[in-house]
Amino acid sequence: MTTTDPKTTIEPILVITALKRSFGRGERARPALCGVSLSVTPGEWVAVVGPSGCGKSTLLHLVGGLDTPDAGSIRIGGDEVTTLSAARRALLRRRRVGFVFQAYNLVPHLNAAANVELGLRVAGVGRRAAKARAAEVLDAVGLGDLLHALPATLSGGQQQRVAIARAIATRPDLVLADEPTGALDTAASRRVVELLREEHRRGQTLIMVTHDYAVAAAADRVIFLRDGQIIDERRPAGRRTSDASPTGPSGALDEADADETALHETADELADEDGGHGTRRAPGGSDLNDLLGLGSW
Ligand SMILES: Nc1ncnc2c1ncn2[C@@H]1O[C@H](COP(=O)(O)OP(=O)(O)OP(=O)(O)O)[C@@H](O)[C@H]1O
Repeated sequence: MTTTDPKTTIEPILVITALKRSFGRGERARPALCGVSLSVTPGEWVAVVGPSGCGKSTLLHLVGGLDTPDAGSIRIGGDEVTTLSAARRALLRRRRVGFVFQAYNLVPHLNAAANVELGLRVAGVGRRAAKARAAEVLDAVGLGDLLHALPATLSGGQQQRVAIARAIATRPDLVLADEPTGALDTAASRRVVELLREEHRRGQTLIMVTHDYAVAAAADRVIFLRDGQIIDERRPAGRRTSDASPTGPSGALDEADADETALHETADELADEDGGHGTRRAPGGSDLNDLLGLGSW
């Protein structure tokens, strides 16, 4: 019988087991994920690659609680995500998961600092602490002198750095990045990858979907998805799974209020604190949850 030294055993932060998701009904049902299993260690950086339509975004959305699977299990830090109520899933998204999207999803009428503060405030951080943390994180991503800039006045690379700052500000268990460099030119893409690399060095667990193998090569581990299944897994040369711990506590899921109006009120407060720059509501009636990548609450 073999024994394992408990000191050397690292509990995975994410365990996905036999995950299935189909879209459409009856004869039109098309499987997007056909039994995906994956385990991610705290501090690990995993890239998911594969052809268009192979299920990459579906996987990320399920992990982040934006969608629910037909079968299978997702455990984040020991908590089963798939059976959580809608309210608890909302809390999970706010407190334990940070999203970064190709389209940045910044709130257009809030400046850079307020966009980051918004993520902190909805995660339950007080006003002063959120302000201080937003400034700190934006400084860390190289935008310390653009705190008051509205998204429209920033370059694509700068907007993505604000989105990354927002995602990492709460020190989530997981940062989920869906094509974070997809809309960027090569130079801006390189800077964003460097920024993710710095966060990874600090111990942040990252799961990143990308089409770009050069970007994937920065990760500890690359998962190859095809037709909804993991077909291969590689560790780019010279990399190994990090044994770093997450940067901080994520906050347990509790009974806190998961009311959508709180999010809008917080956004409005932040707009007011910004001195009324820009318009108060997103043009075209964009939904704040979509902008934040939080889905329906
Ligand atoms: N909401 C949805 N309704 C219907 N079909 C969907 C939905 N979301 C995804 N699909 C389908 O599921 C499959 C996987 O889609 P998914 O977006 O996960 O792929 P992907 O690998 O991320 O693709 P891409 O690289 O083009 O973004 C595709 O066939 C897609 O059309």
